[in-house]
Amino acid sequence: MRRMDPSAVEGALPVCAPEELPRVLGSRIRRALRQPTAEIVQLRCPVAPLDLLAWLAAQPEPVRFYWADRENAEAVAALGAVLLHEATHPLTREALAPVEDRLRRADPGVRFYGGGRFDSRAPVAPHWEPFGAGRFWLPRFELRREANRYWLVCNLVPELDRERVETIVEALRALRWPEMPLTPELPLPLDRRDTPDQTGWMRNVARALDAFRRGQMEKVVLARQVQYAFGEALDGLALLQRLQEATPGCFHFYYQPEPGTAFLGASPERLFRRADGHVWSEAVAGTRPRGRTEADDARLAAELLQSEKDRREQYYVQQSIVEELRPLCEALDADPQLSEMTLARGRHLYTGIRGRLRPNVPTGALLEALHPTPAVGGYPRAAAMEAIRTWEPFDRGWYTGPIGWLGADAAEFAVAIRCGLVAGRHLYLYSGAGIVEGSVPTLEWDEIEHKISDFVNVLGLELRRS
Ligand SMILES: C=C(O[C@@H]1C=C(C(=O)O)C=C[C@H]1O)C(=O)O
Ligand SMILES: [Mg+2]
Repeated sequence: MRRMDPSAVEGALPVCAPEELPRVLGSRIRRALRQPTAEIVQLRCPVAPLDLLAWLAAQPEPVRFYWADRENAEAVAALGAVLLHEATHPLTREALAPVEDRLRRADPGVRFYGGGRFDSRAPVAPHWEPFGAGRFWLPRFELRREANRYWLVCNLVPELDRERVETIVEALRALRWPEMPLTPELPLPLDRRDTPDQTGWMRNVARALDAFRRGQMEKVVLARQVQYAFGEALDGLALLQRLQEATPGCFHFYYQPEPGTAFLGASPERLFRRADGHVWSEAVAGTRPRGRTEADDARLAAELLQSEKDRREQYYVQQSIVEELRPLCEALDADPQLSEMTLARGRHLYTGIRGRLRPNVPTGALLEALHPTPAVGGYPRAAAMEAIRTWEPFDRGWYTGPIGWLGADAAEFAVAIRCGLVAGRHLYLYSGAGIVEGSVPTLEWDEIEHKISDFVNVLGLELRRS
């Protein structure tokens, strides 16, 4: 049993035991729906600490979402979708306006979770169909960890839920409260397929270098898909659990729109966070591995910080974020010095950017301005998008899209990189590399190989590679 002692939690709240929840929360649900006070009502009940992923895995509900922020200060496991907002061009101010209108009239603390495709104009591969172009939804139940406190959250939409009170209480009764964390066993893959293969990759990088010479573009992020086939269905939550243990300091996310299909990842990169009238973003680009020894690690850090080619990759990102945010901010500044972001197995160049937002800037406007940054698209944006659409021989789906949540006056989105799509017996891994003048095709191939290596390691895949 790995339940923590609730009394160890600072300022311990009286928690509600699982068997008490249907009665305690059930009567609050009935009362709230008799006299709705907001367009979306949120009820919360403190519960004893437990493992969020194990909780999510134990539920009968097939629509599942998980999010843990980079500091691991808060995490949420969410079930179902009471409201679902789907958009064909999901990442604009207009597309998100209906969601933001509802949030303004909702109880404080209400969040919509969601994300979208990298490119809503690109053709959709069958394995990405269950995800849609972009969607934001209000879950029925959420298990939230905030600091060291755990809450069961129930969201109600009185206009819809008044007619189905007993169904909601029944769903509450059906929640399971596992006492053990997950102990994942992952199968080994039988087969690996690369799209593009090495020849196709060399051709794409050569095309990019040629476009730079012709002055059509300055940076493009080209990606690859690595598809693994297994002898049995892969358990996405088990995979995420292992990945999360191996990748501290990352955003962890999981979205399962239907049984057997899940998009998950461990991204180091924040698209933006907003809170208290401010916005925080960052330029992350340029890559080296961590060293095996301290001296080796210091050498790689210095090499990255001094690399003109990697600095160029990163500079486009920084410039473009500053340019895009400026009209939305009263004050804006970027770190004066380039620094590095160190991860368990890799490192990137990093510049923090923060601004004080003008009044009434909606979160949709921030998404529209920032996505896609040249960390995943390129510079100039339109030319890079066109190149990616034409040259990449696979569908990126939600890879390199934004993923996260928004509330009435706060939001956080990660850039969905270092991620994979589980579809039955298949796992599709995605990763890309910023191509600029000076890029060497084989080194960029290797850089992507390194970026997928967290997945490769947790799956023990390298044992089977031919
Ligand atoms: C595009 C990805 O990562 C981006 C590309 C990087 C690079 O080329 O050096 C580094 C970090 C990210 O900005 C990815 O991981 O798929
Ligand atoms: Mg790079």
